[in-house]
Amino acid sequence: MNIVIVGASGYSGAELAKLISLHDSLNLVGMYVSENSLDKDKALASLYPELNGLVDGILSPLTQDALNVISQNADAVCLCTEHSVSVELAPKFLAMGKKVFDLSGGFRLSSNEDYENYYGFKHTSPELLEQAVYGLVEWQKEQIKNAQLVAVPGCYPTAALNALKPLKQAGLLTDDTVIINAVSGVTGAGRKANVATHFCEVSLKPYGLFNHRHGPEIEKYLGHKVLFTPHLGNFKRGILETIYVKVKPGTTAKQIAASYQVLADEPLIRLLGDAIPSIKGVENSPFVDIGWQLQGDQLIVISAIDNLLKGASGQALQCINLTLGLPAHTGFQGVKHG
Ligand SMILES: NC(=O)C1=CN([C@@H]2O[C@H](COP(=O)(O)OP(=O)(O)OC[C@H]3O[C@@H](n4cnc5c(N)ncnc54)[C@H](OP(=O)(O)O)[C@@H]3O)[C@@H](O)[C@H]2O)C=CC1
Ligand SMILES: CC(=O)N[C@@H](CCC(=O)OP(=O)(O)O)C(=O)O
Repeated sequence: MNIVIVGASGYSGAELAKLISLHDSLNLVGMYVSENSLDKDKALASLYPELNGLVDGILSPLTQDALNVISQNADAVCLCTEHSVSVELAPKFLAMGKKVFDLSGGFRLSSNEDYENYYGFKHTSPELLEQAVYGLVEWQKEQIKNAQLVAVPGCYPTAALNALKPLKQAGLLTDDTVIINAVSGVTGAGRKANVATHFCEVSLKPYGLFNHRHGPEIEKYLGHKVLFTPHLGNFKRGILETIYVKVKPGTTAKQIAASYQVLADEPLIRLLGDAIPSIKGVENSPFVDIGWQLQGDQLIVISAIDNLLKGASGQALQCINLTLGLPAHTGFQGVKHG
């Protein structure tokens, strides 16, 4: 499959360029940035020296000529761009007959109203919201296989949904709101300079109280009320979520463990039981680590991922693999078959 990355100079784009370059069945045929980008015509490895010898390409401006080239040489386009940019670009590539894997939140929610409320813009292609398939790999394999437009899930929702869907599916949750406290490393905010993510300014701190866009995303794909509070932590990559769940009275530890068995054969999910996941355990790796402890009817679930791998580029690669008929974990170094 010939693949193009738009937004290749960003954190998720560069990570995806590396994964695609190392993959036996994928050719990276183009890496693009905006037309007037300060990084146009630079080698990606000049921005990320760790990619020297791994990714050779140059970052090209996304001009009309570039769109013509893409229409000729690509089978699929990965959009590692900001939400509103993805919403503008996806219809163009779909009209060319390309498969589109969008890492932004531009196609994850249901209606224009959601976009006005949580993203602050009017959706210009609301008809695509129904067509888009949510790329939560472990739960949507069949749908992803044939999708033309995949909405790759958000980083925080990936950690939360894999931790909570087994419990929901087993009918163990009460109607109480599930409380999710999450901490992310600073790469989660992207590469662009910003005072809030400046080295001297970052300090462990919550943000987005009651209105972060990942709250409705988690609720939509869990089918349950949540209260989601993200925090920015002073580390580079990784997400750790501590999730407070009221389970039905009388629920046993054995029932909780049994519910997680639905994920037991998934190569990128590691069920830790009563051991506690950490950022250190997942950074630079494509895994989701899930641990839990029960006391009475109060369950605490901890979920950890690398935001740029399972939370973005790694999950995008899993989706690409599925559309090629390959096992979802193909191309991740050192991951054993399930
Ligand atoms: N970082 C993370 O952990 C995660 C990010 N995401 C989502 O993935 C997307 C990318 O995130 P991230 O990698 O962090 O973002 P970055 O800010 O690091 O990178 C954005 C990229 O898009 C390029 N770009 C901006 N405008 C345009 C345009 N009009 N046309 C083409 N390229 C453009 C930028 O280059 P330039 O400005 O020089 O043109 C840059 O290459 C976002 O939607 C983000 O919300 C999802 C999950 C996790
Ligand atoms: C630390 C930080 O700022 N994180 C980002 C979320 C990561 C992300 O890019 O979210 P999407 O998956 O929805 O694109 C934020 O809270 O906006």
